[in-house]
Amino acid sequence: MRHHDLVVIGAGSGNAVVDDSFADLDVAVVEERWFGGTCLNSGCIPSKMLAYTARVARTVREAGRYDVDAELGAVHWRQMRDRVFGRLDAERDSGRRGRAQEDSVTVYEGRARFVGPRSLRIEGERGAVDISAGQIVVAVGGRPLVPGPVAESGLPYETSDTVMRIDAPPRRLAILGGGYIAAELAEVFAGTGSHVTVVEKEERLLGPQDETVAERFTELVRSRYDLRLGRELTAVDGEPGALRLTLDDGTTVEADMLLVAVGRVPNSDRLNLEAAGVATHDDGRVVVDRYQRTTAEGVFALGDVCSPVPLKHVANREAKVVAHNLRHPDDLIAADHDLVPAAVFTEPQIASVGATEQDCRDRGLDYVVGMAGYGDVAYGWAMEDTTGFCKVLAEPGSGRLIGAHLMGAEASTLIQPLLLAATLGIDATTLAESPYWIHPALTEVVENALLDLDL
Ligand SMILES: Cc1cc2nc3c(=O)[nH]c(=O)nc-3n(C[C@H](O)[C@H](O)[C@H](O)COP(=O)(O)OP(=O)(O)OC[C@H]3O[C@@H](n4cnc5c(N)ncnc54)[C@H](O)[C@@H]3O)c2cc1C
Ligand SMILES: NC(=O)c1ccc[n+]([C@@H]2O[C@H](COP(=O)([O-])OP(=O)(O)OC[C@H]3O[C@@H](n4cnc5c(N)ncnc54)[C@H](O)[C@@H]3O)[C@@H](O)[C@H]2O)c1
Repeated sequence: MRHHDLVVIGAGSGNAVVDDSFADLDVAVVEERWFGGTCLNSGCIPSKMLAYTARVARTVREAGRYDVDAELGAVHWRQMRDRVFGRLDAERDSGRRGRAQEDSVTVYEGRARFVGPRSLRIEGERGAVDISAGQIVVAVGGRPLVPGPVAESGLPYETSDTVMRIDAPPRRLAILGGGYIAAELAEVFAGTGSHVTVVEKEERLLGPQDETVAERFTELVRSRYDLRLGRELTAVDGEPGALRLTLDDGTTVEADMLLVAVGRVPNSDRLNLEAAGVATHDDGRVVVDRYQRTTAEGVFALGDVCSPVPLKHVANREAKVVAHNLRHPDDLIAADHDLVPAAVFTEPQIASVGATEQDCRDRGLDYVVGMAGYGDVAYGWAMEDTTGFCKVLAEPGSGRLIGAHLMGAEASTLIQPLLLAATLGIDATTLAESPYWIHPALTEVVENALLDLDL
């Protein structure tokens, strides 16, 4: 059995662990499907590249608001898809080639599972191979959850793993779930002309967002999509290309294609973790301490397989923590999940950090709210914006920022000063009054929300 100093299972964020500082070690990277993982191949990056095209198309459609006479001819799905994946597949292949060419790294293509403490069997197209390791990093990510009525129907369905690579957009797309993926991909497919129906079991889309954001976003897209809120799917029937979804109130949805987007599950169940002594939470996430160590000696984990916040910037941060801790067992650093920002790349964008207003109420926190509209600042006038807003939550007296939530153009960028202040302990008054805020930039909406706080 070949022995390596270090084995990384999963070449998504796990691949980033192995930098030049490991060149003196015998390292192996095991990947069963695609280098670059979810983010590069079926997640963050392709969805944003497609969403950007949808945004360009929307700009043309809405050009009349700015007295510009423009007409949208067509969105060429196939060209767009090939442009996006032509670039990303090349990145994936060059990432894989680069790794395989490194003298100190062995790349195994296949699915790994534990056969004992720090011992693995890798099964791939060329058969099975057993290896052992001094240290192991589990970075196997997660996969889309597929609910019973869909799986049991035997009828075709898409997930985020497949839907962005299809040959042609459907005329009628039904999306099960109203979270991140549904919100972003509804925009993409509606932008290409699909009629989109969203079936969500809660009463609002993007339910975990701050209540003002979730409410206003749901109202905003009500005219774009057929929303079936507070509804669960009970059955799928019909035939491929002509599906009928039956909901729990007896109503039906006719669709050519079904996209399932009801959350993701960690891939821990495929690793035979009992053999390694690696414990999991009830939801399948691998148990890690603040140093990303699992319950088994010499085994670390990072990313969606263990993280409380399954986002790429979190997986990247955890990869840095693991890389350090593998090399410095006597000087461990901790991963910090306190103030993790997130953005939804819809039209309009949504961005958030820290507590929501409903969190503050539930936790009995003393808080004040500052609100400002894009329509109240000069750049918002230029944009003819009537819906965008910034909402900040702060502790009365101290002005400590507890949470910030934006919905509107470039929200994913505008959140950054608020995130910096919250992370670095800069209070709301200092943030509003110390730095200059460029006039008439959109950042004035953040300044105004801070000034609106009654501290
Ligand atoms: C549609 C979509 C859009 C997203 N958009 C964003 C976004 O805009 N911003 C953001 O922050 N996050 C986004 N995310 C989440 C983000 O993609 C994930 O948080 C991130 O990619 C997780 O990285 P990871 O390394 O933990 O897992 P992955 O990237 O999934 O990597 C795990 C790798 O392990 C491999 N693997 C699994 N099991 C085995 C095994 N047994 N043996 C060998 N290899 C194995 C897999 O093939 C995969 O390559 C999005 C996700 C989706 C699905
Ligand atoms: N911009 C981003 O950062 C981004 C984009 C896409 C995905 N992601 C990541 O991927 C993860 C998965 O995304 P997602 O959209 O699949 O999950 P999600 O958790 O964001 O949303 C799932 C939604 O499906 C609903 N739901 C669950 N079961 C249902 C059922 N049976 N019928 C109807 N509705 C049901 C839930 O109430 C929820 O609103 C996200 O949690 C996020 O971590 C991030």
